[in-house]
Amino acid sequence: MSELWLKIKDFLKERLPEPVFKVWIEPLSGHCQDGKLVVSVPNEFTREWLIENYLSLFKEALSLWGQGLSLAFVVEEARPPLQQDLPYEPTRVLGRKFSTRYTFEEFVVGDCNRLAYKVFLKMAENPRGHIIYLTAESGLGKSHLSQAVGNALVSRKNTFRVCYLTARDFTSQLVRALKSGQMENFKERVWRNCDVLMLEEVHHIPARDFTQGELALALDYLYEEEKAVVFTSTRKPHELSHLDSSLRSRLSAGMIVRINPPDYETRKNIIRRKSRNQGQEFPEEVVEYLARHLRGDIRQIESAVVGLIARASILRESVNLALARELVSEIMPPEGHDLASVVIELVCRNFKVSREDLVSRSRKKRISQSRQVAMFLLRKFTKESLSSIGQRFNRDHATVVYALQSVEKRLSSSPSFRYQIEYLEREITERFGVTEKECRFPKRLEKS
Ligand SMILES: Nc1ncnc2c1ncn2[C@@H]1O[C@H](COP(=O)(O)OP(=O)(O)OP(=O)(O)O)[C@@H](O)[C@H]1O
Repeated sequence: MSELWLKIKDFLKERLPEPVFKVWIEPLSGHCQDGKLVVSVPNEFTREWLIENYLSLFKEALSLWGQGLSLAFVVEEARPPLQQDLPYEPTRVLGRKFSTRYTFEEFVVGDCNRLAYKVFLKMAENPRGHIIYLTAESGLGKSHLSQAVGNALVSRKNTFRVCYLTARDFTSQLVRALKSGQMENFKERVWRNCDVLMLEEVHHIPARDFTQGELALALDYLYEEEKAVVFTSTRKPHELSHLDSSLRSRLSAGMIVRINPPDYETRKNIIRRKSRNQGQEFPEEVVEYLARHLRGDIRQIESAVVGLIARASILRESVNLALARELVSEIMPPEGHDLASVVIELVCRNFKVSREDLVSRSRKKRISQSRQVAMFLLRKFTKESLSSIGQRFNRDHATVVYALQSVEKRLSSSPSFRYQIEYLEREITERFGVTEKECRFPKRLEKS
């Protein structure tokens, strides 16, 4: 390789983001020939990409060290196709690299994620034939569990090959393969050569026919061959309305597993584990306080743990409740608002009504009874006055009083209704760590 080419590469390396350099520039070679710097590229698509995006940078480099030379990008003849697509190419993992932090041992198990954990653990023993669709809100462990399977498979003595991609990776590689006429190689690599395909964030599959069609074909092949497939998404298959129904049905061909937001006990265990990982054992009152107040995703818990340790170390204090309070007040939205909107959301979900229904003038039985329950729970769990609760639903204070009385009456006459309300109360208590004792109205109803 010519000295000039090495200089130019160094120049580009300094100016381009590392991943861009690694994918697009590092694999290239260059040499001088007949008054030209000839840069060999693997295919036409790369050539066009480089010209479109980095030509001026190449020219700038050439003006420094290669005055008088012109520039030519030449497509190599016999280069193994698509090798440059992937930043990592170890023998048994294609696509993205697994984080070594994401193991089964590091995954804290609780009621919210036990089923998913067991399903993935079983898959790691022998992936053959498993089709799993894992759904959860963001930051609740989808990638952690998927990569735990990947890590377990590659660390054992077996021959399983795993292809780990996001839906966006899949799409962009597919488009590249199509543009460069290398579809066969793409299929070889992603379908035929892998035993486990993990496709993350399938809600990002674009609403483009050909991508969906190719994915459907890939899945048919993989299912037929009893290979394992894992999909992850923040949405359930039936919610992916931009996808063709045939692809949706293929996505839901296997087991659909959900991870729920962590309950109070699991949050405590996660805080203990994450702080231990940072070499600290938090006092129990700090663990409980954080678990009660950090109700977002697990990323938020991780960042709070690290933030608390950093804060304590800067102030030369040990981790304590006062510091935890300070941190929580900075990162969490005001309590009342958050609690109220969750109460309303739970009521909507449970009684299958919308927020709009609740604030509407509708007197339909199902809607007005749901509205009454929302008022009852808000009164019980928040510090809001009767009139402020009324305002939430465009009603006055007297309507709220009536709602509270009606709910009380039904509670004593209908066991199934009581069961529903108790279920909602448990959900709120778990999510917020609010106990009966801490509620504004410990007894069923207090009038004001
Ligand atoms: N049960 C758990 N035990 C320990 N750590 C967890 C658990 N669940 C998630 N985490 C941690 O929380 C962080 C976020 O998890 P992860 O990236 O798997 O979420 P995700 O559901 O894939 O989110 P997104 O949809 O945003 O990609 C990671 O650092 C992960 O290790």
